[in-house]
Amino acid sequence: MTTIKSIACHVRLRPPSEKDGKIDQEAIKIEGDKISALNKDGDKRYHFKLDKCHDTESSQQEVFDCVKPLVEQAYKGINTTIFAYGVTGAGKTHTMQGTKVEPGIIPRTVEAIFQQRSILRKSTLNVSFSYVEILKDEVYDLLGDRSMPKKRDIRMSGEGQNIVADLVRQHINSIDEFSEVYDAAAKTRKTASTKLNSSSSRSHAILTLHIEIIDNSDPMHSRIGKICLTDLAGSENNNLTGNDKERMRESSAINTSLTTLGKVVDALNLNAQKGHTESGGVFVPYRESKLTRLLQDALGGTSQGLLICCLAPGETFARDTINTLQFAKKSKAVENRLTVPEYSSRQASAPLPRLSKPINPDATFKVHSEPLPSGAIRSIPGRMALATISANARPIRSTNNRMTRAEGDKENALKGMTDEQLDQRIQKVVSQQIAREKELCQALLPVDEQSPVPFVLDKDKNTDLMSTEEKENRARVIVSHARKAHYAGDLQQALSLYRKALEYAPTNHRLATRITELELSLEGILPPQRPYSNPSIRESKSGIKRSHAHMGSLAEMSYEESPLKKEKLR
Ligand SMILES: Nc1ncnc2c1ncn2[C@@H]1O[C@H](COP(=O)(O)OP(=O)(O)OP(=O)(O)O)[C@@H](O)[C@H]1O
Repeated sequence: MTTIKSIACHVRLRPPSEKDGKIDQEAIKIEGDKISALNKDGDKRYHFKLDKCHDTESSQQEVFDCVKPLVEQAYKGINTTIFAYGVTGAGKTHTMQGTKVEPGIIPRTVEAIFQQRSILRKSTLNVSFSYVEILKDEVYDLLGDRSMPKKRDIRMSGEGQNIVADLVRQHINSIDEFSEVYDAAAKTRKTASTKLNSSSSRSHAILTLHIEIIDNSDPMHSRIGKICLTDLAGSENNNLTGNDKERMRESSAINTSLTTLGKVVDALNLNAQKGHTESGGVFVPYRESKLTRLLQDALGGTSQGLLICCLAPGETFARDTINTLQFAKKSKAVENRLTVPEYSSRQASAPLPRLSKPINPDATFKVHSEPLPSGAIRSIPGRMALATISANARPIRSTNNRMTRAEGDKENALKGMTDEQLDQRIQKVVSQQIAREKELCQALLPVDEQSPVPFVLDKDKNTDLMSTEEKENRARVIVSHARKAHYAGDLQQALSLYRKALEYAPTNHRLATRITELELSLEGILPPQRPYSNPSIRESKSGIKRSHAHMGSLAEMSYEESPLKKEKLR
């Protein structure tokens, strides 16, 4: 079942502090779910209506009470993403993480899950979590090595979700177990002092709670609910913070990712206004930053989203307050398609690792990197047992993303191949797919091979109903037409076809780069881009000529450096 639901937007105004500049008690007014703010000059008032407005008196418990109903959707298998947004020092970390005395949304959510677990009769909850930070557009695993967090890649899962690869996931059995791991991991978040905030967190932090809900009447069936709790880094003005070069580099990365977040919300808004679905409307630039890739499900995806906008009072932040509220207003119009998954069969798998002994807070985290025998969970004496989803370790897969025995055999067979054998194998598979797609195409699309741009976009095609293979084939066909248009000099047509192809192959980095290059060409920023070579003849890495390019090759997008990259390397 699918329900359309807008992102919920809450706002929280923190109490004044001495860094806030002149305080005008009338500058920000809250009445019920309405909030208004005066501009810096005090001559214009902006009005907003949101889902919930918390004033300076609001307690952590009151804020959580408004969040709790959304969190509870996870027990039904509905994914929830809560993200705190606002200028640096506005109270995001206080709201999400809080302190020991005043715990925030994260510890309260975990506590609520364990309370719920203790009263459940019809189902059983297994709880685990992962924790990452995005620093200068790189993703780091906060549950990995504490002194040197591991950089991780983002990949597309079998269900078309952006996921962080090889991520450590920790099983927890109580709020105390959670606190031990979380407190230590939170310390690894890179923090730096600025004039504005002496403990300013300079990275986005995303904590994901995974809840497996097992039906007690049928323990072989379960569903997975995810709660993604995000503490965004604050945007900041370098004139105010007096940053050094490194700080400015961090600020620039933070501001860029937040700008992309704004662009994504703008594009989704535009599509919603025009009644377009994502595939038929304007291009949504999720891929421009790691942050928006990881938040994609909450922004126009299948997760329910809650944005908590944090505001700081005082003249210093007057402009930021209005900008933050504008962001809340436009985010509120973004619609997500929530899906309630069915119970699906559970894999009889080994349990996720548990904490073996109380953690020594000064000890560094250790991650299993050696191969683990199937089902074995090792613990390191005096430390925690952790698991990684890596090529070596036993993979932890969701019930919907399990590796079958046949897939496992296939993966093992591929591991033993040389590069040349792999290349031949890929060619064979690609040729087979192309042949199948060609047949499909001839049946569905009357393609005139002589015409440079004969392709007609089939707007009604629902990608949700297509298999990964079908999507790849479809993307390949569209790329072939895009290349023809490109070669013929019709950049606008080529761009729209490349964009169309990207909808079917959203992880193809080269394709995304090509789109950006073409966009920049059309804006006159880059010189006109040519396709990499004549689309009728392609040469592989191993020197084998391929003549299938008339059908387009997605693989080609990863074989050659783009002109933009070559330009940069020069
Ligand atoms: N609602 C609140 N009540 C009391 N104190 C608060 C509140 N919100 C924030 N503070 C205090 O304000 C200061 C800044 O808050 P916090 O660190 O949460 O800001 P932030 O938005 O996370 O900043 P950054 O983007 O730099 O991480 C902290 O000292 C925090 O304890």
